[in-house]
Amino acid sequence: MAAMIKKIGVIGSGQMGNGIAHVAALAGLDVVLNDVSSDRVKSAMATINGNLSRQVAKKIITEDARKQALGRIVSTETMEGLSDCDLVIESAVEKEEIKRKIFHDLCAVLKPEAIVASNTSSISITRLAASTDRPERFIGIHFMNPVPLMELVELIRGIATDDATFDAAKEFVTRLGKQVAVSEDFPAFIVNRILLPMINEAIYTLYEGVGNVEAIDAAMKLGAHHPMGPLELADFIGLDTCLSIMQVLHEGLADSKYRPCPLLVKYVEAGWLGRKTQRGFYDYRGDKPVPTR
Ligand SMILES: CC(=O)CC(=O)SCCNC(=O)CCNC(=O)[C@H](O)C(C)(C)COP(=O)(O)OP(=O)(O)OC[C@H]1O[C@@H](n2cnc3c(N)ncnc32)[C@H](O)[C@@H]1OP(=O)(O)O
Ligand SMILES: NC(=O)C1=CN([C@@H]2O[C@H](COP(=O)(O)OP(=O)(O)OC[C@H]3O[C@@H](n4cnc5c(N)ncnc54)[C@H](OP(=O)(O)O)[C@@H]3O)[C@@H](O)[C@H]2O)C=CC1
Repeated sequence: MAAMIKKIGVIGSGQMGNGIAHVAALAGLDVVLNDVSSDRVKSAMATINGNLSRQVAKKIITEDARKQALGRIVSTETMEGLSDCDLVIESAVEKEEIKRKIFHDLCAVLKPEAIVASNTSSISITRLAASTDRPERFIGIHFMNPVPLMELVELIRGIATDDATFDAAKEFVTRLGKQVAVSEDFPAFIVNRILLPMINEAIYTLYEGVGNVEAIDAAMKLGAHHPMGPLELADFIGLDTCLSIMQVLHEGLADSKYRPCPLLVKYVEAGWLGRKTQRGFYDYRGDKPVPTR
């Protein structure tokens, strides 16, 4: 069944979209990468090339594999450019109305037998599927950041997702060399249901003055052996994405324990979204990151 997936489309060429394009092209799939502007896609292609080159330098892949992978990725700014893909993975911003609009425009031109997936971190797959013309061929394929390095991909079936779609998605993920964890369709699935409340709590710890940025991150890196401190990780994920996930948890589970920290809201309102805007809990504009609190 999964042999049918030869060509994939990726919508949104940010940090996750370019990572998905990178691993799929390395695995031998043809990739069409879509974003709203040509500048965005150009910068994504440069990032992919940089990350592939690092893998060559570390002897993880060969120079030939880098060239071949790059040659398999084409870019498009239109939905028509995705029309003959076997699988399209949406990885645009974590905003339900934007994703719905993308699925509406995509399904109008995409071949009927193609599978549509979302890389959403938190939003109901059943609800997103219901906004398409093919809920039975819709699934959550949730990659982890950074995509080329993280082993896990969560698969989330919506209420209508059929077995053929699930099997094809599982085979696709396995072909990329990733491990699958199956999650039921509840807010933020498994990883983010556990990880994001921890990050939100770290932000409350900062907000309440229990520790400063450096102390909180050092505490969790050295005291709990986390590879990144929670505030460093929040900046890495993107504070807008962190806030959206907490909002989905708060609204979807109606429990005050998921209340987004007001300090997180303030950073997002300031446009301090973390690494992608060069400022978040750290300021990345200098030689090394400097805590902002
Ligand atoms: C929000 C969601 O919906 C779900 C999520 O994804 S939640 C986030 C999940 N991810 C995490 O928790 C990540 C936690 N952090 C880590 O595991 C590690 O810090 C890490 C794997 C990111 C980096 O590991 P590290 O040992 O510190 O290595 P580091 O020296 O920074 O990088 C090692 C190599 O990784 C690669 N790498 C690092 N960042 C990368 C990136 N963003 N993209 C691609 N490759 C990257 C590079 O090849 C790098 O090699 P160089 O040293 O030559 O540059
Ligand atoms: N960050 C993370 O750690 C993880 C994120 N995710 C999920 O992946 C998705 C993407 O996140 P991430 O890559 O971090 O976000 P980024 O902000 O890095 O990238 C999002 C990209 O989508 C583009 N975009 C916005 N609207 C559209 C549109 N209508 N059509 C096409 N492209 C569009 C943005 O362009 P512009 O900037 O010009 O608006 C941007 O290039 C989200 O759903 C997120 O929750 C999943 C796992 C981990």
